[in-house]
Amino acid sequence: MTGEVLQLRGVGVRREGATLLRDVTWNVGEGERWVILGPNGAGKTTLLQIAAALLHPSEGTADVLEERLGRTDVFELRTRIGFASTALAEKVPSGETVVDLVLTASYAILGRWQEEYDTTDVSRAVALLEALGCAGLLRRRFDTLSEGERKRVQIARALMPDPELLLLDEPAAGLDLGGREDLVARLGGLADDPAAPTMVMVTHHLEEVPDGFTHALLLREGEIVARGKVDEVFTGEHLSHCFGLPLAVERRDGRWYARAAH
Ligand SMILES: Nc1ncnc2c1ncn2[C@@H]1O[C@H](COP(=O)(O)OP(=O)(O)OP(=O)(O)O)[C@@H](O)[C@H]1O
Repeated sequence: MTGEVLQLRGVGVRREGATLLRDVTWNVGEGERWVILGPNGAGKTTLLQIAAALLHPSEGTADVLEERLGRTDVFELRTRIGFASTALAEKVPSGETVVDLVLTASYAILGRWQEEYDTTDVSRAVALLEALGCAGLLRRRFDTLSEGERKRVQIARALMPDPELLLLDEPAAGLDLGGREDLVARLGGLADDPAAPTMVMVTHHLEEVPDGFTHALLLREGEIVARGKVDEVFTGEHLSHCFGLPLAVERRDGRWYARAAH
């Protein structure tokens, strides 16, 4: 690879007369850890769907893992991408166990049927679940887990096929404070691991950005407000523009905080 995991040029997305994204030009290099931040309806999930090869741009070009969307077999491409999102979690068949949910990711399917898994796959699934603090949940049914447990299992599933790109759509949404802090710390650990894939995470909250994330892209009404290294992007000026209110921004012990400025 040339080092570009994502290369978007003038990307626009239109749906039923509405402009969801406009003129998005964005590069993600190998090993970078990006956060996409913006208010409700800014286009964050739409942008992540392009990165996941689930959506084609209406305008411009998008190269994902050096494959041009529209000219490549997206089914093949998707096997190289790990994607954790609530939308996917809602499709898990009832009764599916945690370990099966992670194992089936090797085949990019949901719901165990008659696949034969070798012991290497089983060991990998167990190791990923252990690394995410889910060792005690292997035999539990996914639909009986708490929201925090579900989020961690989804990340283990997304990592199972050893993806080159890991996409996380609002991984901390719906978690209580303890659950959020636990997840943010684990994502920080993943960000620090040189063997971990290139990562892109979507969030509304600056407080959810783990230490170790290197780059950020701010979206507002489908357009980029700022993009680049976190220190340059997470300023009061950029975030105030992005969220449409005066904000003061602070960094403490590697974490970021925003509050209304008076
Ligand atoms: N099929 C569609 N037709 C028209 N508008 C759409 C369609 N799908 C999404 N939108 C609109 O596009 C905008 C961007 O949606 P998107 O889900 O990407 O935003 P988001 O930043 O992820 O929002 P949130 O933070 O609320 O999840 C929203 O205003 C949404 O209502």
